[in-house]
Amino acid sequence: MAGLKYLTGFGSEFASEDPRCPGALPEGQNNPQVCPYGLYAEQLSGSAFTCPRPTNKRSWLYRILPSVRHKPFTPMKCEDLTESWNEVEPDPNQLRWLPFTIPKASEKKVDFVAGLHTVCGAGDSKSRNGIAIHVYACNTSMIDSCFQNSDGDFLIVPQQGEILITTEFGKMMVEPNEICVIQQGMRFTVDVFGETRGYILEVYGAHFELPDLGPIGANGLANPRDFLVPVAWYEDRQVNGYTIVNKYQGKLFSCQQDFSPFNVVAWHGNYTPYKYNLESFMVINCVAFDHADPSIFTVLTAKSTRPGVAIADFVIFPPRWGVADRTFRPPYYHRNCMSEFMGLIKGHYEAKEEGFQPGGGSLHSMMTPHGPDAECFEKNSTAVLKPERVAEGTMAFMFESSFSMAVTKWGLETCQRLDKSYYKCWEPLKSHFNPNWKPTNK
Ligand SMILES: O=C(O)Cc1cc(O)ccc1O
Ligand SMILES: [Fe+2]
Repeated sequence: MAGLKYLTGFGSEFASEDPRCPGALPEGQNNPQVCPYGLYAEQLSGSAFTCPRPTNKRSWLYRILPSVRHKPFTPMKCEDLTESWNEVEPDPNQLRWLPFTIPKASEKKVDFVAGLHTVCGAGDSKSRNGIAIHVYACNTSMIDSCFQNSDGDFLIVPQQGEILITTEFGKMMVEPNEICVIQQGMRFTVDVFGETRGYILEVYGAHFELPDLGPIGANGLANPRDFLVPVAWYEDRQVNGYTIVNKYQGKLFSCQQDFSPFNVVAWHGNYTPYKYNLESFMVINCVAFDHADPSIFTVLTAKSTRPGVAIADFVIFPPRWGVADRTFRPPYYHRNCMSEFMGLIKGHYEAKEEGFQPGGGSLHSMMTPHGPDAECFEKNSTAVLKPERVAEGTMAFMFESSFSMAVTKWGLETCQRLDKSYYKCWEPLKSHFNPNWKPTNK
């Protein structure tokens, strides 16, 4: 759907009216006795009323009918979506998944919600602290149904197929190499245009922020002006049974209403969905020696209450120049007090040219050793160090979390995509130790 318009900025105070109804936004107040065009005013709160200004989030929606006009919610089947982190025994091994299977439309029609599968996670939506990592794999658009996540925010990373997301705030087209964030409680429906797959990072109890830049200065990494927010769009559509699917305390519920929820004629506020093109990322990298930690590639962070510790960071490994002198340039060998889930949107990841495929994933859990495969080590220990493009045509990413994540039964068993031979990529690593080694005079 070409030609969609967007507002720009990150977390700004936005205002938008569907052009069919000029003046739909009340002037000078939020709650007129009677709203323009006979609309209902509804506030969507994304923070406690009392949060300090920098973290206070809310939007006002002016809609044809308020969301409350619906039949009661009843439980529905969750399929592979879960928040049960004790389904299987813990597994500290390095895990790698082959590309997650996308169902064929000719065999089974699967929409975005039916195609959600939880891979791993930790914490608890009830106590408002935790994360979940899901993949979605689908082939059919959602029809007369929408999704609302009452538990947390979704950061959606399309890997195959663009998705048209209609929200209460308007429409966004999100293509692979773009990401979008649908924050807690925002209703949306997903149209797809073929076999479609992607990754989702869900955080409970925190919203995504741009990372602080510290000594980098006022500009760089993901710049606020590159975030795009939809413009108001409404439909006044009576429907014989519109379904609202609500993820609440890790379980799915549905209810019926007889009108489209995308009936917001105008809205204003700082609590909105948004999208971002990963190509806009201003990459910073080492220009002298040594390998910088991947935190330099943080796009968005969901902070915990511990200073400097994230519930989850969204980190990318974009195309860039590698110029470090006298340096082993690929990622170092590593054991981390954080958990690292990685996915690949396209191309090859520098630490593993083979085996890690687009649409697949890997999990290096807390303190589980990992790093370049043997081939990468040998090649880069002897490479002539000239300036080189790294990760050309590639986009790998990492969801890095301070939570020690459990893998679900689906992730370990049902999906049948676990690559049991992953550990073998490190087996050829051999000792180069030479006790008679002497420094060379350079
Ligand atoms: O494990 C990984 O591949 C991610 C990673 C990349 C990097 O450049 C440095 C550390 C790190 O954990
Ligand atoms: Fe790592």
